[in-house]
Amino acid sequence: MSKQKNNQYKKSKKKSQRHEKPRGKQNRAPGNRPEGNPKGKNKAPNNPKGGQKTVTAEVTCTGLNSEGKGIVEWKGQQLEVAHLMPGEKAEITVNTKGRFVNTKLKRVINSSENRVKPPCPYYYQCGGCQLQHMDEQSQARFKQETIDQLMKPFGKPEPIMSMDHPWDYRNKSHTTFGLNKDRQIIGGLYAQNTHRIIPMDRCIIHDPKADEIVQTIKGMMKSFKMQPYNEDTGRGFLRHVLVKVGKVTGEIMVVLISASPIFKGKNNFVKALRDAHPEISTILLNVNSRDTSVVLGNQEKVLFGKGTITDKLCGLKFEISPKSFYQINPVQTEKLYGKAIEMAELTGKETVVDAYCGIGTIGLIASQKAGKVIGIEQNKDAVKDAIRNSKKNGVKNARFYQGDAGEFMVQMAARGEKADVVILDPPRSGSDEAFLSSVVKLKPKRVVYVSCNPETQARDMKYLVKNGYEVKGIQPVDMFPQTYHVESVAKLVLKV
Ligand SMILES: C[S@@+](CC[C@H](N)C(=O)[O-])C[C@H]1O[C@@H](n2cnc3c(N)ncnc32)[C@H](O)[C@@H]1O
Repeated sequence: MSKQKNNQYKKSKKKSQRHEKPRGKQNRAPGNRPEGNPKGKNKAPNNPKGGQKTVTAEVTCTGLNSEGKGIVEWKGQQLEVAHLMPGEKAEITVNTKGRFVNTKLKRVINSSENRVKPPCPYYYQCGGCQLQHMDEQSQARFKQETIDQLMKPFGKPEPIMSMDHPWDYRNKSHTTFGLNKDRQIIGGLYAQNTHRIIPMDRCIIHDPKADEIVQTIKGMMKSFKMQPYNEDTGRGFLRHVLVKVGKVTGEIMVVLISASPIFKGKNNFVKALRDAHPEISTILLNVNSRDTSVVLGNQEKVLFGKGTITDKLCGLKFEISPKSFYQINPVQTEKLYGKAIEMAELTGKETVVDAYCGIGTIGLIASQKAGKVIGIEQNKDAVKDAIRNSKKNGVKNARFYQGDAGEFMVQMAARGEKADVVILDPPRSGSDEAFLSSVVKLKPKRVVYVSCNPETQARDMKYLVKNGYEVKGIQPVDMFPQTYHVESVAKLVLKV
């Protein structure tokens, strides 16, 4: 591997460590809030000295970038304009500041026949969804073209698996609280790339029950004289509310994230919340006193229930802790996992590595058709969940370990251990050189690569292809409808 590549993988690893921090301004996951992605900013090479200038321009959209933004030509430059569709003619504002150009859609002059009215009233302010102005076919086409382009070196991907009802799907939401200029309590999501709260009572990709509970909490804050936390002054109590919903079981977890462990009127608050929502299974207090955009802190206290919820996926039960990763769209997850297991071609004898295994979902599902499963995951809480889940489902042939997947694989390779199938599902930053080079040493017959970022997936697949593997199938799955994000699972087979 070249030095340059080496560095690329080193960088990836750092990012992967950051990735698992709960979401904040700097660290947002697909389908909820936008990522502060520099790709969204256009560069203005003709204005190196700075100064700010805003002009109006008439442009025609020639295509979409990887974030679903329209691409236009303006004064010899290629610019990106959010909410613009291919073929559309539009009036935009172009704001040049220093080396960067910001664009804004003012008016669509010739509208695409695939343009629809975004059903969410906050769509243009929020930025958490990027494709609501496109009909379902156009969203699917955009995602298909994105994945086809990225995977071109490896063959033609299958048609994307879309979602029948692409709304209400998120089983996890977090809401931030603050005061508006009239000092009224507001709750909502941050506007794109800011810490400005957009007050909203409903996000139409969230589970509706989760939003209902958040509205109740907002109302209760007033009656309990509970102040929202103010990032600037450091005063106030409640920072965020995280809600996780078991879509199949109906179990609900509410995590109140506060700036201080001193929760006045705690028992009455919990009682009032449970009275209003008897469907809540567990309530926790998470204390985050740090000046940070990371949502969850390290201190956690169960106020009611057992502190976890259980959901069902692919016929198995999974217990989930507040900080553990669990796929946010379980309907599409069943399709994704089904495809991953099919690609693993298990016969009952194989040793399977489930790398970046979270709470053990893929590994435990695979264990039913494998000889044994070895799961590796960095997040301690998730590993505890995975071990518990193994017992809960009566699985006897799976073991889960806590640690860095790359280091674990290096050790496996050094000990000369055997793996027939490696399934990996890394964070958005992808895997790293330590992991991939150990896969090459271990020589599993099949590698099944699940990814929520096909860009890093394609990078890592290139490495595996260079080192003895060939790609035998790629399946995109729409796990995050209304957003530009796309999930993909690929099968790689060791060349003989
Ligand atoms: C996309 S999630 C996949 C989890 C699981 N496979 C699933 O489908 O629910 C990625 C997981 O990788 C874990 N992770 C991140 N970096 C890691 C690393 N360097 N080594 C091991 N696990 C890591 C995260 O904590 C997270 O649980």
